[in-house]
Amino acid sequence: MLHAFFGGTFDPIHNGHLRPVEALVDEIGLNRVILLPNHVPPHRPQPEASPQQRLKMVELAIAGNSLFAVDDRELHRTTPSYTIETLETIRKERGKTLPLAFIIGQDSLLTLHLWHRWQALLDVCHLLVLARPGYNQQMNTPEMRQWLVQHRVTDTNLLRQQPQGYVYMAETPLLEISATDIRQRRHQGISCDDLLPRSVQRYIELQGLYR
Ligand SMILES: Nc1ncnc2c1ncn2[C@@H]1O[C@H](COP(=O)(O)OP(=O)(O)OP(=O)(O)O)[C@@H](O)[C@H]1O
Ligand SMILES: O=C(O)c1ccc[n+]([C@@H]2O[C@H](COP(=O)([O-])O)[C@@H](O)[C@H]2O)c1
Repeated sequence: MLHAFFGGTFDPIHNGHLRPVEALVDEIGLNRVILLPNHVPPHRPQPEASPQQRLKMVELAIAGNSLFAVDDRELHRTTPSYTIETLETIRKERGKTLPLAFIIGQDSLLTLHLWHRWQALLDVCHLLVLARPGYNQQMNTPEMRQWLVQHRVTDTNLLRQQPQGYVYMAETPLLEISATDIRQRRHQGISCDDLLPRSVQRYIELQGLYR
């Protein structure tokens, strides 16, 4: 069985996270995806909502949906939430042979070379990349294009046969939704209907978030 984790700042979680991941579940035959909200996101402005509010929104978004679970381990660390450190811990817990995957969007893939110890990521997991509109389809440098050619696979069976080491570019639906856009809409008093689950919208309103 392939265990898949989906990390994010989720400020807030939205349909651009949920729908592509649901499609990915069908595309490669996953049983479950574990959402991994971060505490201190590396390389970006810090979130507007608190870690507890972001966790609550993730919990509301997946309530009653057995495809998803949440792992709040990064919220217990106050240091930057470096993915390699989290995944090395998960790898130790689950043993050397279990296939593990980390899900990212195309925009995250394009900046992967800036991540902390990024080259070690494929020593502990596969990377599953969600398509995302508005971002270059190609890696930005010859070195990263070469890296992708070396690790990319199209046969999803390989992701279950090997514990780690591959990059899979998913053909998931393109959703033009971002948390930045949702926050800006809220700041401007524009409706966010259809961009995120109703339960999350209600929570945002009740908490007075993104005013
Ligand atoms: N619409 C989308 N389609 C595909 N992947 C997405 C989409 N939105 C976010 N992701 C991916 O989900 C992960 C978590 O994203 P994050 O929580 O930062 O959301 P975001 O909408 O990109 O936020 P922000 O606008 O605040 O940067 C990242 O790997 C990102 O690439
Ligand atoms: O480890 C890193 O250096 C690193 C750099 C940028 C992002 N990440 C992780 O990638 C995931 C998506 O990041 P973000 O900023 O798009 O929410 C989230 O789990 C982050 O903690 C990790």
